[in-house]
Amino acid sequence: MSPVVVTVTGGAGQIGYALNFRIASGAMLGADTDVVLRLLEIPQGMKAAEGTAMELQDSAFGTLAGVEIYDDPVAAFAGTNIALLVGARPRGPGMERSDLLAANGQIFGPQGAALNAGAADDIRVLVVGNPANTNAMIASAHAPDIPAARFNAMTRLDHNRALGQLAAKTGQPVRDIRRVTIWGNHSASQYPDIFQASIGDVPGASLAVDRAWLSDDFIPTVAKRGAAIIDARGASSAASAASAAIDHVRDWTAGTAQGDWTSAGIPSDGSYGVPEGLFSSFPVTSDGEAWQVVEGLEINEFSRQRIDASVAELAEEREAVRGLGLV
Ligand SMILES: NC(=O)C1=CN([C@@H]2O[C@H](COP(=O)(O)OP(=O)(O)OC[C@H]3O[C@@H](n4cnc5c(N)ncnc54)[C@H](O)[C@@H]3O)[C@@H](O)[C@H]2O)C=CC1
Ligand SMILES: O=C([O-])CC(=O)C(=O)O
Repeated sequence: MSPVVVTVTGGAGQIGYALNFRIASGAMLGADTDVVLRLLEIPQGMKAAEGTAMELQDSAFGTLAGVEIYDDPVAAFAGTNIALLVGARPRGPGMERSDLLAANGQIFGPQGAALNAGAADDIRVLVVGNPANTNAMIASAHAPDIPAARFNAMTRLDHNRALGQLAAKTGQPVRDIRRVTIWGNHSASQYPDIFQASIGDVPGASLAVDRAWLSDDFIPTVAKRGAAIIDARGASSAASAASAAIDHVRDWTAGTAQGDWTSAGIPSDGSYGVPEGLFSSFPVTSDGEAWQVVEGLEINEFSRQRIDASVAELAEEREAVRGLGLV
């Protein structure tokens, strides 16, 4: 089997530095799948990318078939099977992710066009750079020959944060927590939903009876975790973001576990009243090929209001990028 070609943009950045080594080690595509890893950087990042490439070689990973570095997106994406679009500015203290829209939005149109020009027929794209949902929409809009569903925005870090909080609250191991959903935008308006979840033997709905904990503790802790990390570390989440990207692509390509689902930002088909074409987070399963939205969940009034608020923000971001001429 020929190696899978994986391109990481921002390959020399802080997420890239954690991500590259996990991909190369087989954590994303499995111990039997060889990978050619391509790092795309801007010219100022090329020297650091060369250093990372040297370290990847020095790690002697059995599944790493080669490392290549590029500063030209068209060359970096030619024949690529999986693209992780990480390269973008991170926010600093006091900023919201949407404050990055004008600066980072410019990156994703040309990269979408470059993917359209030469990526492999089975290309799958995960957008990590913020604001991730709207950047995914921009990239997809510039890639008319690639089905929009092949563009995802990463909300898996939010999903994983929710699992971490529930494990800490209940004392149950993360592996026994199922059917948590992140709805909406990867922003402070996101809605982490536990009404369908099970935490060991405990139904999420029974934890949700404590509305003060749900509204004033769990939801804001998950939704504002990115800012808390920036405050504590002086830099935005990196290793956990890389780990979430690995989880996202692994589940997309290998399939999700029976009886569980995960969360991903995908183009809405209108499910759950989310306007078509917005890249919103949904509960999803994968059969190894494509995501399917988990349909038929009962959405109570508490959840409806919060989903609608986050989706309204996505619609505003779409208007903003239309105004900037980015889509
Ligand atoms: N969706 C999510 O859950 C998360 C998203 N993020 C976002 O990921 C992005 C990257 O974060 P970090 O790695 O911490 O930032 P960083 O600043 O450490 O690294 C970004 C890298 O991207 C490169 N870059 C910039 N423009 C590029 C372009 N046009 N093409 C290729 N490379 C380019 C830079 O030279 C730099 O090396 C930020 O936008 C951050 O907000 C961060 C954490 C979680
Ligand atoms: O908060 C940020 O700016 C970085 C990020 O997206 C996250 O950690 O979820």
